[in-house]
Amino acid sequence: MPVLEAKGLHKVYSTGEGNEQAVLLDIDLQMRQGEFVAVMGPSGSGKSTLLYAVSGMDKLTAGSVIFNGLDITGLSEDELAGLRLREMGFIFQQMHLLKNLNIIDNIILSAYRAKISNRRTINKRAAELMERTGITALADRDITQVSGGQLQRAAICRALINEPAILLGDEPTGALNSKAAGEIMDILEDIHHTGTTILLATHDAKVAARAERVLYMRDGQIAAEQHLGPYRSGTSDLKKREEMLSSWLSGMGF
Ligand SMILES: Nc1ncnc2c1ncn2[C@@H]1O[C@H](COP(=O)(O)OP(=O)(O)OP(=O)(O)O)[C@@H](O)[C@H]1O
Repeated sequence: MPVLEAKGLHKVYSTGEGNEQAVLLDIDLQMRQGEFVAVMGPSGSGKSTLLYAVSGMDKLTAGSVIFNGLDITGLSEDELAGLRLREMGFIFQQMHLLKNLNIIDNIILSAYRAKISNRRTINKRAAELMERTGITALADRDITQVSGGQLQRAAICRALINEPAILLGDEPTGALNSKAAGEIMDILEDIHHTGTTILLATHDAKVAARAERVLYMRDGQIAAEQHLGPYRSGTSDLKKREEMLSSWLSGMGF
C-alpha cells in the first residue's frame, strides 16, 4: 500500500474580479513507504501548493488524497490538524519556531500536544534527535541565540518528534549557505535511511540529487520524472547524480 496516493489533484485560485488561476492540474502521485521524492520546477509551477494539498492544509478544487489507506479529503479541519500533528512532519519556512520558547521546548511542544507518549519517552526522543542533528548543547538556548543552520536542525527535530509517517519539506535548505545546506541534507539522508518517507520541494539540484525520484513540475502539472534510484550516503556518486539531474533539468529549460 502506498503511504501517499494523490488522485486527480486540481486546485484553482480565484484571483479577483471573476478571474481564476489553475495552479494544480489533475496531478496523480504515489509514494511508497520509505521513498524519498524531490519536486523541482520553475518558481510558480505549483510545488508548494502540491505540498499543501497532499497534507490537507489547502482545500482542493477536485481530487483526493489517500494517506496510509485513509481518504483524507473529506476530513474536518480538526481531524486534519490531528492527523498532521501525529502522522506528518513539516520543515516549511513559514512554520517558524516559537520565539517565546527555547530550542528544546520548541522541539517537544507538538509531542505534548499529540498526547501519544509520556513525558519520559518524549524527552528521550528529543534528546536522541538533538544528538543526531548535533544540537544537544543548544537545548536551552533561546531561538534568537543560534545560527540559521542550527535553527533548521531544531526544525527537523520538531518535525520528527512524533515519528511521522512522512516528512514534508519546502525548500528546507533555502536560507542556508552551501556548507550548512549539505549538513542538513546529510541529516535528512540519514533520516531517510532509517525508513522515513520524505517529500521535498527544492530549486537546488544538489538537494534533489539525494532523492530516489525527482518530479519536474511545470504550470501545475508533473511534466516529467526522473528515477535516480537509492543514493548511498557519503559516496562520490552524489556529484554524478547532480550532473545527470542538471543536464535533465536543462533539457527541460530549467
Ligand atoms: N493563496 C493564493 N491565492 C492565489 N494564488 C496563489 C495563492 N498561493 C499561490 N498562488 C499562485 O499559485 C501558483 C503556484 O504557487 P506555488 O507557491 O505553489 O509555486 P512554487 O512552485 O512553490 O513556487 P516557488 O518555487 O517560487 O516557491 C503561483 O502562480 C502563485 O502565485
